[in-house]
Amino acid sequence: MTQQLPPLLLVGCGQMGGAMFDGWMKEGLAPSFIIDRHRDSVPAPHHLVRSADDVPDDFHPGMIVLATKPQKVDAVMAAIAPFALRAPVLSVLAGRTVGGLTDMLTDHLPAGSPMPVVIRAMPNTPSSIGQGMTVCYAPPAATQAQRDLCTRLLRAIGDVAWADREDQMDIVTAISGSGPAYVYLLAELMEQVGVAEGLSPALARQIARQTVAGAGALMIRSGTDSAILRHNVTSPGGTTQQALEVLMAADAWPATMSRALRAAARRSRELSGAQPVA
Ligand SMILES: NC(=O)c1ccc[n+]([C@@H]2O[C@H](COP(=O)([O-])OP(=O)(O)OC[C@H]3O[C@@H](n4cnc5c(N)ncnc54)[C@H](O)[C@@H]3O)[C@@H](O)[C@H]2O)c1
Ligand code: PRO
Repeated sequence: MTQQLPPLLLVGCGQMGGAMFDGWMKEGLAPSFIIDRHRDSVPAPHHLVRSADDVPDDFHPGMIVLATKPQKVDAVMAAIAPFALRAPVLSVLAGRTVGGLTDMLTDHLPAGSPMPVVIRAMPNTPSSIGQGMTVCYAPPAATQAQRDLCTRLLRAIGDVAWADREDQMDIVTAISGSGPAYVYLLAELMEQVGVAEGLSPALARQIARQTVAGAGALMIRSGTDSAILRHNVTSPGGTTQQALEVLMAADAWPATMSRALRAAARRSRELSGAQPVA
């Protein structure tokens, strides 16, 4: 394994932290500390600990990656605050703002300490196979070198883009952070209809999954606009047109997708902590 990526302090190694960790391990991550309360093990040369108190004082991560639930973040801030004076914090938490997270860290640092640097990223789970999409936002306090390090780390597990403004992270979360779930739902629903219409579960599963995967791969490999790819499938007067007339009715997918994405973005704003969260 070539160690191309700097050591990380990864706080929270569940669905998203674990997906990123899997992707980074495949790309040669330097020995890192993973803090997680529920995970059983991590492969060598990485170290699993239960709390930041178990991380050796002389460990100098290149980056602290924060991947606990937004509602649970308070519990880890005190313990990771000292490390935040050694390395920037890359938060993948939905909603939680740079300002809010910086204030939480600062509350646990001695008066007069330098201001910790927090950068936000919204990744998605295909990161585990190097096919992720991550959008980042850095405040003006972040240096170019810190931004470049984020780009390097995240490019190792997929595509990376930067948002100009922090408030854009809410709709980004709705589209690319949550987006894989919508695509999987599409596959689930196609599979269910196939079974309801008489296909065996195995055949319905095979055709739904490969159709979603193949359509996505063609979109990326061809670089063709999605609308043109859709037109290429749609014979005038044919079967696709019949389905699209149902799906594209103003009160069907256009309205539903708009409502769904706005609901997700609204929840992202709520999770900032500015308003009560469930
Ligand atoms: N799941 C996704 O697709 C996705 C995508 C983008 C961003 N996110 C963000 O990633 C974060 C994690 O989401 P998830 O889906 O991976 O949740 P998860 O519950 O699967 O993972 C959270 C992990 O944090 C660990 N944890 C909880 N409290 C801890 C503590 N005090 N110290 C150490 N570890 C602790 C848990 O054991 C768990 O493994 C969230 O903030 C979410 O908004 C998730
Ligand atoms: N998963 C997280 C959530 O559902 C954030 C984006 C994807 O809140």
